[in-house]
Amino acid sequence: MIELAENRYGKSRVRLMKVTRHPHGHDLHEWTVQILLKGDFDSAHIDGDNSKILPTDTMKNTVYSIARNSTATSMEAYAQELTDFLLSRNPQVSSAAIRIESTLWRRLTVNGEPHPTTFMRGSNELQTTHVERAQDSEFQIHSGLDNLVLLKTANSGFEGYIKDSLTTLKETSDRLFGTAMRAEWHYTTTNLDHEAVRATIREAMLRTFAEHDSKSVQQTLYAMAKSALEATPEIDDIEITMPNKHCLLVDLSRFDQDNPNEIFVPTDEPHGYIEARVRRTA
Ligand SMILES: O=c1[nH]c(=O)c2[nH]c(=O)[nH]c2[nH]1
Repeated sequence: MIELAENRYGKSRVRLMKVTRHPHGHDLHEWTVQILLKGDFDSAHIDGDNSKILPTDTMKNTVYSIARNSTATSMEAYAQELTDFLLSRNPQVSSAAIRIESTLWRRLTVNGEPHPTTFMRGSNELQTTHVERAQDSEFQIHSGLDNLVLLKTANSGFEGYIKDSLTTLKETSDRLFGTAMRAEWHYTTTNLDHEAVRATIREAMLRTFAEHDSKSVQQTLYAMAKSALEATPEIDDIEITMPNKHCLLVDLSRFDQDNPNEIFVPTDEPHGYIEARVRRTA
């Protein structure tokens, strides 16, 4: 016997730029949206019957149409509107999941003043959200960030690890610690100022990264997650991924030169990969 075990479908990488026009200037958002639907689509897979299939092209159009009328001030609120719209019009859909990545645009400063209608791309950091709801159920909202590139040049070491016949790594009490972190946290409530909470979480994690006396990526990652949970009662769970982007000390002794931790070669591959989920228990 063969059966269709699971399926879902939707539209990915729908790119949207929204300009909100105020008398004093404009706001700019660039979002990349993914919609994934689960539901009663067995007949499409098994019999080729598309009568319960909302075309993914229509989903793409829905992204733009809802954005046109939306007054949402956060991508979390917009994603909830989009989810409600899709579920209310499509009884064959049992649950909808929306993922949005927001690109960083900063207002340009001209003559020391923020310019009302000109923007500059920030870093490649992304702000993210994942909003999911089943018919007649509550929203589950996870938000986060991705590709937040950080480096600390002091207060990082790695010592006391296992040494066996294959160990070549030298212990160090002073190394560079570089990463491109990803984090995703879960909100316990839907009724909150997502932008403000996001700013608090991001700031808490960055402060801890800077101030932490790191014995390993693992220890710093845990400290960052803990500080995010302590700073924000609105979240109960956070997952952080931190590649360890090694910066290797260059051996200058070949040229009769010393190298007191000043000249490094940054490497992307291979890199360490450290991940943990930290949650509130009470
Ligand atoms: O912070 C670190 N954690 C590790 O698990 C590890 N492994 C390694 O080679 N270097 C490091 N650094």
